[in-house]
Amino acid sequence: MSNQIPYQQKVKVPEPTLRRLPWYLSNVRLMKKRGEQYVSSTQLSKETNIDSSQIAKDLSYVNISGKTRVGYEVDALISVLEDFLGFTRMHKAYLFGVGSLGGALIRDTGLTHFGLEIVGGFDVNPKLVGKKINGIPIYHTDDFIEKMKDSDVNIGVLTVPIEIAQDIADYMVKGGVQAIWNFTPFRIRVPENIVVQNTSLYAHLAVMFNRLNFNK
Ligand SMILES: NC(=O)c1ccc[n+]([C@@H]2O[C@H](COP(=O)([O-])OP(=O)(O)OC[C@H]3O[C@@H](n4cnc5c(N)ncnc54)[C@H](O)[C@@H]3O)[C@@H](O)[C@H]2O)c1
Repeated sequence: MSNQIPYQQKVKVPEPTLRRLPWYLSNVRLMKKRGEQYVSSTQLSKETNIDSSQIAKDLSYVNISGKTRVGYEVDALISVLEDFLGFTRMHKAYLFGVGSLGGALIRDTGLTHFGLEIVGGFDVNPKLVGKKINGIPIYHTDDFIEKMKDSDVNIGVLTVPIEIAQDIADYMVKGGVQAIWNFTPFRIRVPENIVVQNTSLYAHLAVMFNRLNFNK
């Protein structure tokens, strides 16, 4: 039933729930590895340290029902979560800025387990252009618009120096990307219909340092 509207598009799921669901998925996958067949929200609560009523509420957005006492069937929960989160459909992306961070993201095979496949990188460094990293080709930035014409890529990953973040974001949009995963600290401005996800490892680091000092 390929023309059916995915469940997640019918209900606007709160962002915190969307951030917790992949976490549940990783833990349920771990339980499967341990050979468990059923998982309850109480068990998941122990693994994730999230309140079991919160877990039950989060899972109520997902089209699955648990059995009294035993909980959710592990295999079913994994496949429903993967499907709901869009991890079963591979989303293709181009990455701009194959430097220290961009290169690491291109090398990260784990992204495909979460539905993201980086199919090409763009850079201006002659030492990189024309090379491949883990089989993924690196093109010159100037070739992007042409490459977009015969591709099914709709996501751009932004790992360029902060000074050119906005220019490259504009360029990605011009080429036709519909979503930008922005790792630069620059708050890029895009047209309303473009999805932007800002991600910073350092923001989490600041929280850790602050809590560390607090515990002293
Ligand atoms: N969100 C995070 O947690 C996080 C972590 C590390 C870095 N960053 C950010 O990511 C960005 C990259 O950081 P880095 O340490 O990898 O820097 P880097 O200097 O190692 O890499 C930047 C790359 O961009 C390339 N580049 C320059 N102009 C370009 C263009 N016009 N088109 C395409 N590529 C171009 C460079 O050649 C280089 O390969 C910075 O904005 C940095 O602040 C964010």
